[in-house]
Amino acid sequence: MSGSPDQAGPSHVDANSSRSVHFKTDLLQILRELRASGSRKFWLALGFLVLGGLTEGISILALLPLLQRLVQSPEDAAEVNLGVDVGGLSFPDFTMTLPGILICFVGLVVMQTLFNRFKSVFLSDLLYDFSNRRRLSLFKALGSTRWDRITRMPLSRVEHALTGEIERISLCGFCLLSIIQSLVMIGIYVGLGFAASPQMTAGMLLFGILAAVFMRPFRKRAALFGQLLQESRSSQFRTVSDFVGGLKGARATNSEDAYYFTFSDLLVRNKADARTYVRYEAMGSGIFQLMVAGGAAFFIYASFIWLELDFARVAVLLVIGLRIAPRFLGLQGQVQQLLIDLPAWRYIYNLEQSLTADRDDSIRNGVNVPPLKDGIKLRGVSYGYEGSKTPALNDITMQIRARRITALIGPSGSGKSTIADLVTGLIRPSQGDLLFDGRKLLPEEINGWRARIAYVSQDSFLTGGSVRDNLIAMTNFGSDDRSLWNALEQADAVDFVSALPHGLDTLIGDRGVQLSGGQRQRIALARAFLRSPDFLVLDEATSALDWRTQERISQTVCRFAASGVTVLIIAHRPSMISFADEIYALDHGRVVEFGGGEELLTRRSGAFFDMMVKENTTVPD
Ligand SMILES: Nc1ncnc2c1ncn2[C@@H]1O[C@H](COP(=O)(O)OP(=O)(O)OP(=O)(O)O)[C@@H](O)[C@H]1O
Repeated sequence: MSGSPDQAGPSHVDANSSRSVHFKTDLLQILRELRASGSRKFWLALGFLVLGGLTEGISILALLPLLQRLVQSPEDAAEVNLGVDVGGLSFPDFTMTLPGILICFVGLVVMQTLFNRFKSVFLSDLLYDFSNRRRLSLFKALGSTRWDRITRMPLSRVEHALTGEIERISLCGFCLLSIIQSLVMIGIYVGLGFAASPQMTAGMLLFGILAAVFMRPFRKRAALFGQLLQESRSSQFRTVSDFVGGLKGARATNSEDAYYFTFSDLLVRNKADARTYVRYEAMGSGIFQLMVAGGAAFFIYASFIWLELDFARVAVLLVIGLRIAPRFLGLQGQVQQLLIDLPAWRYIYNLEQSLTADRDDSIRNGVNVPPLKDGIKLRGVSYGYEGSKTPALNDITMQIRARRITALIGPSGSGKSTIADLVTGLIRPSQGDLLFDGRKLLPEEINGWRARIAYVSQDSFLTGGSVRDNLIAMTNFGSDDRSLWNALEQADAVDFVSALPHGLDTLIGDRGVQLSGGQRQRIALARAFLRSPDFLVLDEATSALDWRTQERISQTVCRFAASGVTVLIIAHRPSMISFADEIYALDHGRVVEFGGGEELLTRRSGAFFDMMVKENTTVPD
């Protein structure tokens, strides 16, 4: 593992050596990733960029010999010999008419425009492929990371990486390609310059290198700004996501201002950082331009006075110099921009690495698992969450019999959901055995086992979109209306869905915000029923329902069990589970009581009876 995403924080900004190592590794990784679309595409993109640079203003250059001739002898304008010899660079003898030259000029402009269009589309494709590949592999990494790892990480970080920082990755790729283009262009111009005057060109090159060294503090500043920018964007995203996620609570408690102040404070700091950087950067560009102007004056003086070069040679050197100088300036800008965006690359790369390092191997190579025959057994199972002092489950022995209803009850934090996570294969026991039909599942079977499960949690997660979209998400069914209505019927949701303005096709807002809590739960239940599971897990899935609706759901659950489905119900309320075949009462991660509903109610000193009384449920005399 190459480190956590947190390692990209400002505390590391001063670590020069590690930064330069990171810098090189990052560049190599970006290059490798750019080439992942195919080496041919990569080299073509570079070729197009260099060609684009070389042909910049080529149409104007085509007119130069013509203008030179016109100035020297205007009467020869009807037919012009394009052969020239300027400062050591010669064009061969070639005669053309004036209209011919002008048509060529327009033709060149057309070709250049077409080429630029093609080049832009090609580059855009390459860069999209580049950033999309990272986006998809991060997405995939999240989907295949071990569940216990996911529960420990702030998911807003992944969301931010996938939706915000990823855009900066594209910029990293583009900057790196542009840097290579600038270096190649500088190389070409230096080569041409050597043909005109080796001493002067060597001098220019030396001057460029000195200027690059001089600009080092400005590049360091860019790297620092990049880190600050990344931190600030991440904090902004977290604040917005907290605010949006808890908007109702914030509005109801009048605490929008607290979010507003935090957010505006972040924006002010962000602006201050940007302003400091822009000032510094503008000063750097100014100094660089002054250096170029001073250097040009010095070169002209040295060419004429010390080296006594003729005017034509000096003119060529000047033209070359004037093309190299902006390249140097551009190079400096590109490197700075790359340094600003590089933290985004490192952030995403580290995040993906750390997710991949905790990959749940069972997610790959899914092997089909037969339906349960006997059931699931937990034998002396303990489970401790990482970092927790006390285990969530302590030496649990219990059985979930096939085609029966098993219920877990107990106070909050007693370990009920942890058992559900174990039997659905999301986590593995720290100690003890978890046996499916008498044997442990092989890692590659867990995926196949999950395909047989329908799980409704207390959060009843819905997506945006319509009722139909939510029902068919996570099922292998098409949009066969009859099965959808049938599932809704089983979840006692027909009445309210029929009353929605567009029935099944009514949009229910982000995460079903336009429905009541109980309606959301019923859609989630219908979605689970639609899956035709072999193993149905309801974890507080009816907590928001009134007793009458709950009773109808209980009847559905009993019908499911009668038709061969194994059911695990988790509830706080004893009334929701009294119909279960077996009930396990948990407390502090241990089974404190076990038996059938009727049987437990007769134990007047038992935990289950105690819970029923506290819930004010009518108990038999
Ligand atoms: N991701 C986690 N990281 C650390 N500890 C956890 C995590 N999830 C649960 N726990 C702890 O494990 C214990 C059992 O939690 P669990 O969610 O299984 O209880 P529960 O009986 O389902 O509670 P509730 O009825 O409130 O949902 C609790 O003490 C809880 O704090």
